[in-house]
Amino acid sequence: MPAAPSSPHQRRHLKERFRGPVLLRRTQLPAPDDTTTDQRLLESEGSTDWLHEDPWRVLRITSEFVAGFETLAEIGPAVAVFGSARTKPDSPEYAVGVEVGRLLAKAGYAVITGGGPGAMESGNRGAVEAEGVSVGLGIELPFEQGLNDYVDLGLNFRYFFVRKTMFVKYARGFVVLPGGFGTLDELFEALTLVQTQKVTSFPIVLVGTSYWSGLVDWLRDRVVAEGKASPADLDLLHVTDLPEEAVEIIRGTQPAGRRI
Ligand SMILES: C/C(=C\CNc1ncnc2c1ncn2[C@@H]1O[C@H](COP(=O)(O)O)[C@@H](O)[C@H]1O)CO
Repeated sequence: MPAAPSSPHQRRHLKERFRGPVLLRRTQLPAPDDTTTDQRLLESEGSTDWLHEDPWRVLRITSEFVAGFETLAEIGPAVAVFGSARTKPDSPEYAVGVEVGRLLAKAGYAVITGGGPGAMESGNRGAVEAEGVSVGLGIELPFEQGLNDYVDLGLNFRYFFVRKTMFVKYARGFVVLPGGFGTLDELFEALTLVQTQKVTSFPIVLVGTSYWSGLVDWLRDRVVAEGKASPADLDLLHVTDLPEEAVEIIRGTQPAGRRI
């Protein structure tokens, strides 16, 4: 191992190189034929492997955050509506979603959904029918879906976690319609953020008592009963069948709702 220089004079003659802000000496020095950062930037040919490497991904992730913050910063008070991508447009659940979107828009909330089909579409449709702000935050999936026709302000994300940040940052409450894994993921993300005090007041309304009651009973009778969560953790979770009640709870005009 080369000895460390002992005097300022010796140090002046130490071979060194800067790569951007990074100082390189001794074993870290690049090979003599190494190119500079500028040379590499201006090089039009060569390997494109960098496109698939983590540093480049970080830039993509950053650009998604920037696009999300820029697009959503001025949408005003908003509520996220989650629910199954598979809800059929001719189903009663879809009709409830339309009503939820409509009432939220009439109450002055922008409606933010995942921008996809089914329950997401129903929320957007209600917002459009009430001439409100209808936002869709889509996600790139292996099977291309595109944003539903009722999204008036849409963004398509590559990364689920960036998209989730947008829901949490711009929505002041969640309405959760019947759904599957994606919906459950979004519901439990919201619950965890409340439980760990990462977000403050954040009403979560489950719409569809018969659909949600099994989960709710299990949370209360098993999870809380066995001390895996505290009763207070469930206080922000409300269950109703009525779109009007869901919106009232979000507005805070019906603070108790029907808590579990
Ligand atoms: C599976 C199908 C379409 C998928 N398209 C989606 N587009 C946008 N957002 C989606 C999609 N699928 C899931 N999500 C997100 O998860 C929630 C719904 O998931 P679930 O498993 O259907 O409950 C939803 O809130 C979205 O944010 C076509 O069948």
